[in-house]
Amino acid sequence: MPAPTPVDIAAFASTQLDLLAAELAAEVAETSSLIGGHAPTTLQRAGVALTNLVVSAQRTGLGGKTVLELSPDAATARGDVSELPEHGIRAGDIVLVAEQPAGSARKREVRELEKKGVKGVVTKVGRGFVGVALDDEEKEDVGGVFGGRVWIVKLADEVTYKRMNGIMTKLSKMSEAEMSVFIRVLFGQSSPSPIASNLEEDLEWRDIEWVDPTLNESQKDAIRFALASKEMALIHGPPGTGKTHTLIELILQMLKRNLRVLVCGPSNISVDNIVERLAPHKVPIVRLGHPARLLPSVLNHSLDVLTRTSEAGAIVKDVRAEMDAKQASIRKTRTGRERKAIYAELKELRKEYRERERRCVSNLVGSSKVVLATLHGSGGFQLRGEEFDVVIIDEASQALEAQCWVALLAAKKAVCAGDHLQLPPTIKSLDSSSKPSGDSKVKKGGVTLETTLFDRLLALHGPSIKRMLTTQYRMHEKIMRFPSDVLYSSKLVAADAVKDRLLTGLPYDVESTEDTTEPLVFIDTQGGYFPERNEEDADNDKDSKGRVRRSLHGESKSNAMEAALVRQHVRALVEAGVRPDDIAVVTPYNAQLAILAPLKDAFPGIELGSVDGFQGREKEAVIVSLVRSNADGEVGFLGEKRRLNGELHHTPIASPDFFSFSLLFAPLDTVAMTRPKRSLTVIGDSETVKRGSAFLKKWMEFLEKNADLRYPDVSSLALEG
Ligand SMILES: Nc1ncnc2c1ncn2[C@@H]1O[C@H](COP(=O)(O)OP(=O)(O)OP(=O)(O)O)[C@@H](O)[C@H]1O
Repeated sequence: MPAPTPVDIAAFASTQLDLLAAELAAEVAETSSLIGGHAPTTLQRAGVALTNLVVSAQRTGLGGKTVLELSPDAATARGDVSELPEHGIRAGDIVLVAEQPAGSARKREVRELEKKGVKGVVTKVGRGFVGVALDDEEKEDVGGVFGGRVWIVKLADEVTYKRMNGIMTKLSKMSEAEMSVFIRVLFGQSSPSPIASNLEEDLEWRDIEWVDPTLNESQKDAIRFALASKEMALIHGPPGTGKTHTLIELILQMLKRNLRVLVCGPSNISVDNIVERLAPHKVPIVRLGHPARLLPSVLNHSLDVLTRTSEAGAIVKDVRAEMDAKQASIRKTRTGRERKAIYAELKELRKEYRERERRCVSNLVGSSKVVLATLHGSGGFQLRGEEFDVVIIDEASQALEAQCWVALLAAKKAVCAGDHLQLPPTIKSLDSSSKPSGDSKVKKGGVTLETTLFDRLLALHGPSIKRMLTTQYRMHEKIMRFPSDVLYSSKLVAADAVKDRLLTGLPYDVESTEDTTEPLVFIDTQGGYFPERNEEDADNDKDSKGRVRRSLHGESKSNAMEAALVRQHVRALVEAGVRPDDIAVVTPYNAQLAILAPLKDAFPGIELGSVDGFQGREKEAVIVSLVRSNADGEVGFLGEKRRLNGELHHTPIASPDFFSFSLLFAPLDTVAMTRPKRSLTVIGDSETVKRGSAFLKKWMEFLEKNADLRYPDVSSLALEG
């Protein structure tokens, strides 16, 4: 392997700083234009706000924070008072809680709104309430917030950027002496230290005592490689190949070797997934992070909870009790003055609480061999000064590189696991220099924020720094074939246990029908009977003067006939006995999702989603509605990429070797294609979709040849309404 071309670290960091600034600006601008330009009710419909709420409870949350519980205001609620309307606010979102503006006050500056409200993190979302942990204690007693009607609206998350900026600045100023071999290797200034080429025959690595001896060869190989590598190792885990399974064994093996490990991922869910699977092994672990954002099953390992329940935590307890009593007494106050006095006392108590908590935290963290946190969280005060032998980054291909560095600087070696052919991180900043097409990402010296650490290291050092997991334990062989051939050089092998399992093999009664005994179905709607519809006309939001605003759905497309086909197919599956919660319907268009929404009432438990694959990773049966169909063969996929970038949760893959990926369907393909276990049904117009890209053409041709090909009976759809 030739020596890598060294990267100038200061230049790298400065490029990252520029790119991050552009990205933050784009995010703030997007949020501002959304909030400033639309009425609260429109924002609610778009899923980014909740209106007409009142504070139904207030208490001290973990970390000493004030948590408000917000519920629908009975005075204004239509229908069921106890339930919130459909919304897209999720635990972990940064929101503003503020007095609800009058209906007529439409044009608002976000900064102005922020002054009037309080920022917080959504802690919990129930059917009838949303919990928000307030960030800014100084402003707790904002006029109106506690008494009157409030609304919440999602904001840009600036905190994450600040931390990445801090780390990049630190990197840019690093002196030669401060740079470890590890850092040099990551920038190609040194080559990775050589290791034996045949580890399975090498004395040191041959006879590893596996905690799970059923690991397959590619998994064992990856673990040996990650253990033996001195500075870094990449583990490429395509969907369902047991990437997490492998990481768990790797962590346990590292513990056996007495190494101190920091385990990180870009999202809380990625980290919790590991905590949940590590916990049964009874190793002492600590999970950092806002308890509000952690899975309930993980809370026992959460630093905040340990701080309360461990012996060391006893010193924190009494202050907390006192704070709780004070919080409770706020509701009974009559005057603003009384309230103010209580807030002043609370502030003092909180200070005390934090101080004690800090002491306790450093004891707990300092004595832990395995610490888990999000990449962002690993930069928190709790880990200041802590050093680790290894940092393991899961889902590294979904993280911004700057974010990875938050964790990397705490370690001497890195193991990154991910799948660079899956969804890349979300990027919003567009390059203004490329206008009018304006659709390329902000780029500096050939780098965009989409270039992940995983990509960069592969390009820098070549495939010898990577091991790939090749046996997949999820998909029927027929469902796996296309993604394996086009994405993974045909290297995937379906495990015996899954390669021919069908819906009829589910652990409950499913009747044998043509739908339940066929893993891959393509319902081809070609012929022009199922035209798409442009939603812009249907979903315009008019301002007070009747001028048309930009629709929140953009120019989203829908296809009512296709939706009827989806319904028909779901019905057929459910009638055969498949449970709705084993079925997911996926489509790239929000407008199509809106049309499909009634399926939730008809088949409670069914999952409807855009291509954001995070709701649930795998499903027994997945139905994909491709929507696009027009008589004149107008495709416009490529022309739409900007709009779609806004509409989709994830931007397309830009990996250079990925020539054939359609910009529209990259996320849809990789997520939708690899989620189903026993049944994948694709519904679309092959004629139209084929014109989208070489990749889509290949996919359509594959389906025509290999799937159970069906042409819909138009007359039967009348019944579906
Ligand atoms: N060696 C193995 N033998 C049997 N089953 C395995 C093996 N490795 C993994 N599995 C199973 O495969 C499934 C997928 O594993 P895991 O969740 O670790 O995969 P993953 O690649 O992390 O998944 P994802 O695609 O969601 O990232 C699990 O049900 C796991 O139990």
